Amino acid sequence: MMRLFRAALVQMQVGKDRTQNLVNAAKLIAEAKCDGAKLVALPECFNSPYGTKFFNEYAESIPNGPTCEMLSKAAKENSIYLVGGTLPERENNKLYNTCTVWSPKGELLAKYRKMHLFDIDIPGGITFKESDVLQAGNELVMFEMEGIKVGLGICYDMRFEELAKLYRLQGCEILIYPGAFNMTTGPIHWELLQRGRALDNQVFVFAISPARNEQGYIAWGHSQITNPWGKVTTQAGHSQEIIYGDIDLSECDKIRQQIPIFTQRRTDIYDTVKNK
Ligand SMILES: O=C(O)CCC(=O)C(=O)O
Repeated sequence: MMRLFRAALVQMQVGKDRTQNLVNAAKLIAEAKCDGAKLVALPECFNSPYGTKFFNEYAESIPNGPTCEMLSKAAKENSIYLVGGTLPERENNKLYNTCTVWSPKGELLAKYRKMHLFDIDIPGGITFKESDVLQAGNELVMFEMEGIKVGLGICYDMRFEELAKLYRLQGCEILIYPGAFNMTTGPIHWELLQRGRALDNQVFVFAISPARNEQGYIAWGHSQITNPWGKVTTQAGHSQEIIYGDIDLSECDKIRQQIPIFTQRRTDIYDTVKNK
């Protein structure tokens, strides 16, 4: 069972030209592989600008569109596990914000649809309503990478501790959230939420943002790797860059043994349960 590996989070610049986005992603994935990454992860909406007015235009079916073709090929050519950020997905005339995961052979390993849609209203800050155009997913999705269980969430999902806890209860050691926070909530919540999810669940948390752009939805950036102690071990700035983490899963074993909160939970009094 693999316990040590290098992860790469690709904080890429995303623009309006889909082909250019795919070319840029493929180039950065190959660079991450050259630098020794075994797992490479892309940001939320890496093939299209982020915004409700763009989802319909950029939506593709999975796994048959150009974005999935690029992802499958890149995973195979580089022989890596590839968390393909998210793309707007169309199925039966419905749209979803969906994360795909690809094996080193280029096979689709997992597909997760954002479960908590980003509907918030902060006067003078940010108003966003994904539910105007998107449907929510209804399923937790994990994948296995050579014996390591990884749970998937997307951006706003990281605000929901229950989702993270259910993944931990199912044996996950890593949670991955492609995400694109903004200039209002990013500075105050992005790092803290990930540290919270990591420490509460004694897991690694990887969160991958697009690089900051000049117009439209301005992404916060600051892609981040947090260890099971809640420590931020690597954080990006806001421009295009790849950040790397040499992940040692014995950190999960250590904290789980030394601070055994999961055997100390008062499940006679409370619990987090999956209803469906
Ligand atoms: O929760 C937030 O503040 C930002 C969430 C977000 O940008 C998203 O879900 O795409």
